[in-house]
Amino acid sequence: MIDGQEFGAQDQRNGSTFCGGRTNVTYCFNRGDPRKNQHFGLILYEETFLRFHNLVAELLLNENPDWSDEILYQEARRFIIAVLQIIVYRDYLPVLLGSDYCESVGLILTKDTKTVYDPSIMPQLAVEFPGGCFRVPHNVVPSIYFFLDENNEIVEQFKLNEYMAIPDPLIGGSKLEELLRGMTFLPGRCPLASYNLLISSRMFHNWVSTVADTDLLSIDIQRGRDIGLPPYIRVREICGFPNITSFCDLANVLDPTDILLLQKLYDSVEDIDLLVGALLEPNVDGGMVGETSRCIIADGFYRIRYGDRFFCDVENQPGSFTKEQFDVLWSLDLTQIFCLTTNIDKLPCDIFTPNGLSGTYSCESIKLDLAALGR
Ligand code: HEM
Repeated sequence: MIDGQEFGAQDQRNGSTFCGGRTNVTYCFNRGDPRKNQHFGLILYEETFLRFHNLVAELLLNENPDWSDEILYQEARRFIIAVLQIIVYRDYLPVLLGSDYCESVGLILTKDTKTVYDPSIMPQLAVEFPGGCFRVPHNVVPSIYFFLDENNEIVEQFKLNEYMAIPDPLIGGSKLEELLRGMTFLPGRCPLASYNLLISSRMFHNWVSTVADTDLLSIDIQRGRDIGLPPYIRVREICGFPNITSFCDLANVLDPTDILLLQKLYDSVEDIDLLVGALLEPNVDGGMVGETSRCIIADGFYRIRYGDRFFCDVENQPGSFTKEQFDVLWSLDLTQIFCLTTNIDKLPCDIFTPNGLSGTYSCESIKLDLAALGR
């Protein structure tokens, strides 16, 4: 607890990977992932889901007083994973990839059509997913975090790059709630071919005195080379798009000005980095990425759904949820989870269209009932 509010475990100041190099930081969280303190958005999610886990564990214990700590932990974990899967497949992927497309490739998650486990599918990601195409959403990361009060007036703002690995401004008072309002009521950055200037040229500003500011776009392009990703035109081919053998062939795919620029920068069309080509593609209808990214991202999410016999709505497997239990999972969304874990009073109904157009959800009446999860 910090200031009467629930936060996760903190790290030893001098032993942590991410805040340890700083001298001007009071708080530094300890999590299972080294990126734990990287930026405000990540910390908000970590704290929210940590609180949600504890809330679910407490409610499950009420329903199942005989459960051991181990069972309680595993059951709460299973519940949280299932809710996360529902949020990602039902609410996020249609916004990222386009609803119609998700439907056409079997990615849409509906309550009544159950996922059928296919043991022949490897639940693994192609390297083009983390090493290339799922980095494309770095282009929607905004440069400023706005903090809003109850009237949605801006009370503070922080440049993302100056507060990387500095959780301090999120601790105490209603800071988490203020950040949450800023991240949900204000529009995000439009998906463009570029990243915002602060992470593409001054990331981790003043982090460690011996390290200069870094450039996420260059790192992402270089990472693709480090791990030997196939070039952009080869990945398009793998996705089933027509072969490209010259810069002229790109005319049906990219903007002519960009093709000219690519021609100046790359000796051969075969050299174009996956991320560069993927970022330059126009966004697909109803989605936020181009067609090559959509193909690779869909492949990854398809595999980890249909190749997983424990996916949230798969039936007739050990541990499958009953209909009543699944109804509880389905009734939850990210808005409600934020309501349950913070002191926020209202949020956009659809948190993945962060522009207030989806209407406002009042957190007042929200209550989590896990009676169906009793044994
Ligand atoms: C403030 C927001 C964000 C910041 C500052 C950020 C920063 C970073 C950094 C520094 C890396 C490591 C790069 C490397 O060394 O290779 C990374 C990796 C990555 N990021 Fe982000 N990121 C943000 C948001 C996002 C979002 C919204 C997505 C996708 C929806 C995303 C997807 C990825 C992926 C897929 C990787 C590679 C992970 C891996 O290979 O293990 N990031 N990000």
